[in-house]
Amino acid sequence: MKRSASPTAKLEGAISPPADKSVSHRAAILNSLASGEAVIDNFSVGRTAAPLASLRNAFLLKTAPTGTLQLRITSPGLEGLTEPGDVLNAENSGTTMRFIMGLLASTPFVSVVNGDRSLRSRPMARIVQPLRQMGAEVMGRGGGSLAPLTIRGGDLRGMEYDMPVASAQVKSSLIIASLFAGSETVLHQPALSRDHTERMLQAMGATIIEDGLTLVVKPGSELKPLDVKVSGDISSAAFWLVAAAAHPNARVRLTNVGVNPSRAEVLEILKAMGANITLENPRIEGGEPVADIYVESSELRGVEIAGDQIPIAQDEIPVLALAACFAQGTTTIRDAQELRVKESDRISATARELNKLGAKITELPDGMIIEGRVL
Ligand SMILES: O=C(O)C1=C[C@@H](OP(=O)(O)O)[C@@H](O)[C@H](O)C1
Ligand SMILES: C=C(OP(=O)(O)O)C(=O)O
Repeated sequence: MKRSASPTAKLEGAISPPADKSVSHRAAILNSLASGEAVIDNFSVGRTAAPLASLRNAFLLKTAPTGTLQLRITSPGLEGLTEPGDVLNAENSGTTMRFIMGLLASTPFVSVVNGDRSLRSRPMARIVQPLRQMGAEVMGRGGGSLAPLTIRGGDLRGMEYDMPVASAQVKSSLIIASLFAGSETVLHQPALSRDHTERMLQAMGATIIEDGLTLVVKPGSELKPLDVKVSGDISSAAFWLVAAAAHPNARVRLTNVGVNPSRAEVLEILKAMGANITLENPRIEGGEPVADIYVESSELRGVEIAGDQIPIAQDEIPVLALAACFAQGTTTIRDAQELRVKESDRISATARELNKLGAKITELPDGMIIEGRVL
């Protein structure tokens, strides 16, 4: 049956978006590297953060949900982890698989990491090749480029490495491995990607020196468990930002949202599109910038989104494409080919599904051209 939706006359209120998935991943995995106990408040219950909890049985981690969204994590530290008795299942989560591989690269035992059909088709050479260069033994389908992956870690050596892709998952995997290597590692990033890992590890006592796009990881510092209060997810907030900006009669406040600039480029892009967005009550919580975001009805115009903006806005590109449908003029998105190797091909899925609703989006190999004011 065909149904039509009619727009609400007014969009008004305050919303606290769900917990940040990226920060939740880091809070669980990075705390498993340190010996002791940490409490994570407002842990993400989203599908891609879920495998972290199921991985606990594989190691000696004890994770106890002490409240609906609170997790107490007790770890023996990296040295205390033992060989898993079964295949580790990262399910649908690229972040889990890539982070866990970085961790396992320093363990002396054999582990097998698998995932669902989507994850088994995603590129893993980007972590396998540099982890091998550091001394880990890794095998997988397609010459080690596809999961399931088998890894025997060991005595890693530091390296100097030019990252071919600006990926926070790859960067984090290599940083984790570098913490336990015999010498320092220098990572050159092609562009900035989200830096939650660097911030959290520094707060735990790790030595990571940032010089522009170069990161120097010095192994040997003692890591201390860190209690983390996870802020709201800017990726979830983005849907309300776009809804309010595109609505003719809207006033919405999003409370307690992570606005780390290496993650929140969506705010800058929406502002450049003409969105009336104000950051209120900016603060730093656990090393991460957090704010309330006020947004109201706006006259949106088309923009060009490309280059260094993409890695720091890539999870929000689909909803930015929707915003562009309500904007005056054309929006062009380029340099976004990485979106095709996410949990889904986000370029074709966005163009296909929005076009079904009447949008005019032309797919490009690395982006989209979106005609405004057609919906
Ligand atoms: O590190 C992370 O938590 C993530 C990094 C991003 O991927 P990249 O590795 O391509 O930066 C992002 O798309 C993903 O949803 C989560
Ligand atoms: C969305 C992603 O992260 P994850 O698979 O961990 O959810 C991604 O890697 O595209």
